[in-house]
Amino acid sequence: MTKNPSPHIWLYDTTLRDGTQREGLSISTEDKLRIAHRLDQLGIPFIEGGWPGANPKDVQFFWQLHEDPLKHSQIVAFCSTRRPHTHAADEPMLQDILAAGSSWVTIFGKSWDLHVTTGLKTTLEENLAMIRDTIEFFRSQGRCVIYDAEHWFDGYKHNRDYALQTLKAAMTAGAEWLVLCDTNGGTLPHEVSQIVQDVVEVTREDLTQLPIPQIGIHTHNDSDMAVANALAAVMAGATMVQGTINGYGERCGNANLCSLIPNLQLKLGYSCITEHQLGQLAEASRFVSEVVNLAPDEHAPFVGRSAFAHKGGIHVSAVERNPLTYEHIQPEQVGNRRRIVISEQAGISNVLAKARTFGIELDKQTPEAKQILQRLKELESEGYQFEAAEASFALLMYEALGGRQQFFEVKGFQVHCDLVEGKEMTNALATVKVAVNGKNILEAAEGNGPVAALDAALRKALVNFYPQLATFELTDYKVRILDGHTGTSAKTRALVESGNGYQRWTTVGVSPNILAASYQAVVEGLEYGLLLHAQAEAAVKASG
Ligand SMILES: CC(=O)SCCNC(=O)CCNC(=O)[C@H](O)C(C)(C)COP(=O)(O)OP(=O)(O)OC[C@H]1O[C@@H](n2cnc3c(N)ncnc32)[C@H](O)[C@@H]1OP(=O)(O)O
Ligand SMILES: CC(=O)C(=O)O
Repeated sequence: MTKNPSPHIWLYDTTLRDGTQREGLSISTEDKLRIAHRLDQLGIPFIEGGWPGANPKDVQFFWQLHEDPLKHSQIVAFCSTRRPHTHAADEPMLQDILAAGSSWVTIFGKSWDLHVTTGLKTTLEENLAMIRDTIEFFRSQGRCVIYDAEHWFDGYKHNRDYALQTLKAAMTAGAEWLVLCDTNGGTLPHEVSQIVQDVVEVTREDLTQLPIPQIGIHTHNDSDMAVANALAAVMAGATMVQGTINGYGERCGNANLCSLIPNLQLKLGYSCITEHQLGQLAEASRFVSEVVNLAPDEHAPFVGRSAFAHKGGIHVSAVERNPLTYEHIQPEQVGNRRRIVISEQAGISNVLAKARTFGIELDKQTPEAKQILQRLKELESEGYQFEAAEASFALLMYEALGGRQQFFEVKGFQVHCDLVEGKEMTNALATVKVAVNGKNILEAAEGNGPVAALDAALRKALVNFYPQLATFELTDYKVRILDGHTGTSAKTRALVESGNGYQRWTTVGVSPNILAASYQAVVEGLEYGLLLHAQAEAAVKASG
């Protein structure tokens, strides 16, 4: 027996238009092109590229896309209806859209009588004519039209009859899609369900219109309902969803496609993109956040780094037996991965699972495993945090197992800072004393701050013994004051990220003295880097 194909939902991405209406987000034409091509690979059928004519970048974007066209997606130009009491054919704004050369255009028009009389300052009749003329104009120029009914839900609630007349105007003028917009984001899912059902019925009743336009949904997140509202609309009969990658958009954002797509596909059984493309979703989300230069939301459902991170000991113990116990889908389905977090909330299962990621097979019953868990909890209660400092946790494990290699011994350090009046920079001079193979070394180095000077002095002292240190770098440094109410006697936690050009690792130090905390983290950072190098050399030797 053949299986019925899943009903299809058309995805429409507006990251490059509504997404760029987010405060703090601005991208170059080149970046818009990079995102468009990434969305094309992801299998999004409609990509709204911007409003050609509204700004030079959007004009350029459409032109450059002719040179480097998308492989599968339709690029869509966005624009409003003509202005009141003008002719569509004479409107320079609409000519700019034609000049952009896309086969598809999205026209937004007013559904809410309040906007017609207050925003446009025109009559209800003239607004209907604006919708009709604009769409007919684009249809006469051979373009396919998506009609975005702005403020649809508010308009419907205030004056259903007039709102339906605006849709009818778009429909008779030849729009292929009628997209119902919750522009102010204030509608709740039960209202969306009822209203979309009504629209679906009304549009199907009008049999003079062949083919009947399909219904789409465009939601904003002002009530934190954008995704739920889009799903409610689909379940009520909408067949297109508009949204943005990572939910970027005006005010609180748009429906987040990174949540919508997996919900539609994995939970509701609709087809949107291929399984392979769905498996690239997390990467696409990170790519877009990288390009728009906004930190990725680590806790974003489905695609965030923490979406499948397990911290509580009870959770990890169960997930290790069967991931279904604490995961709603398999992380790989959306290109994410499971992570086990190590902290004071851990149980022995977290320790065993984390040890395995470092290639260490621990037995739950051994005193060493219990000792590692106990030490972890003691140190976390003193202010250490190993969640983000897994290299320090690895060193703690090697120590408990008696296998922590001592590359060097720290004997002490001194730091001298000069604050030159009138100059912003502080010069720092650090002196360190270390011993390698029983030999004491005293070295000094300067830096533009005490931590940089300490790091430089340590490497200088050690590089003759370990030339690989020349490739190490300190890539990030963060300080947090713990129990701040105790003022200058508060404890400090320092996190240091180090790298060797192809790997990065993070270490932690805690002390009432900020320099001692930083020094501890820097020393462990160098030690862990040396350990990685030694392990890599041993692996090469072992492979012959
Ligand atoms: C719901 C949405 O997100 S719609 C998209 C919103 N996006 C943007 O606004 C970003 C791009 N916008 C722009 O670059 C500019 O606002 C432009 C180029 C479109 C217009 O700029 P200006 O001519 O300087 O006008 P301004 O921005 O002050 O006002 C908007 C005008 O559009 C009119 N307008 C608003 N909606 C519509 C519509 N659906 N149909 C026709 N005209 C409309 C307003 O009445 C107003 O005209 P008026 O000043 O003659 O009364
Ligand atoms: C068209 C659009 O972006 C809105 O109504 O929100």
